[in-house]
Amino acid sequence: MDFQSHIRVIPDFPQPGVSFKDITPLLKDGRAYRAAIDSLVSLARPLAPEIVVGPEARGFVIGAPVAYAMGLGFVPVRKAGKLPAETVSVAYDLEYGSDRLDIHKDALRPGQRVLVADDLLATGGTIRSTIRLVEQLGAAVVGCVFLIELTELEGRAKLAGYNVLSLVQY
Ligand SMILES: O=P(O)(O)OC[C@H]1O[C@H](OP(=O)(O)OP(=O)(O)O)[C@H](O)[C@@H]1O
Ligand SMILES: Nc1ncnc2[nH]cnc12
Repeated sequence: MDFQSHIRVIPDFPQPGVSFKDITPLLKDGRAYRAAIDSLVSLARPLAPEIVVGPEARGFVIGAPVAYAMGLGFVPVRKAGKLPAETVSVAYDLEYGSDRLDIHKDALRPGQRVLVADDLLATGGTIRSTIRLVEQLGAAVVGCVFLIELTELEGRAKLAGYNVLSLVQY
């Protein structure tokens, strides 16, 4: 499957200089969406994860179906103030902007094998912060899977020491 042909590139969105990779054409195509999830599951299976963690919002669209397909649970990492129970938090930077991410304190068990999933790796700020949250709870990140990796932004360097797997590279 040629996933790149289902990804729309929008220059200067949401701000000048950013080349936005829009996955909505892939998501609305049932065959392409299923093939992408199946491919990510194939990448993730050898890592033997016990649970999947994904950051809001596009991480849900990728992480939840990966978890479902593997028969695993899914844990949301959410933007500031959205989770109702007790949380731990971390501040983070983005290719555009910055914010705070939260996870429920009881979301993961110490030592639990966690797969982190998101649509796109850019600077790596979001996933570095997601990993911090997972590790604050004592769980272990066995790998990170992405539909898209923007290699020029060197997010992979920020994730040195972790298994980083992506389907499409720009
Ligand atoms: O590697 P980074 O530089 O951190 O960038 C990648 C993150 O940016 C996007 O999310 P965004 O924060 O735009 O939120 P959204 O999923 O709610 O659109 C994308 O879905 C990744 O999570
Ligand atoms: N260039 C980009 N395209 C889509 N989502 C992004 N998130 C961060 N950078 C992005």
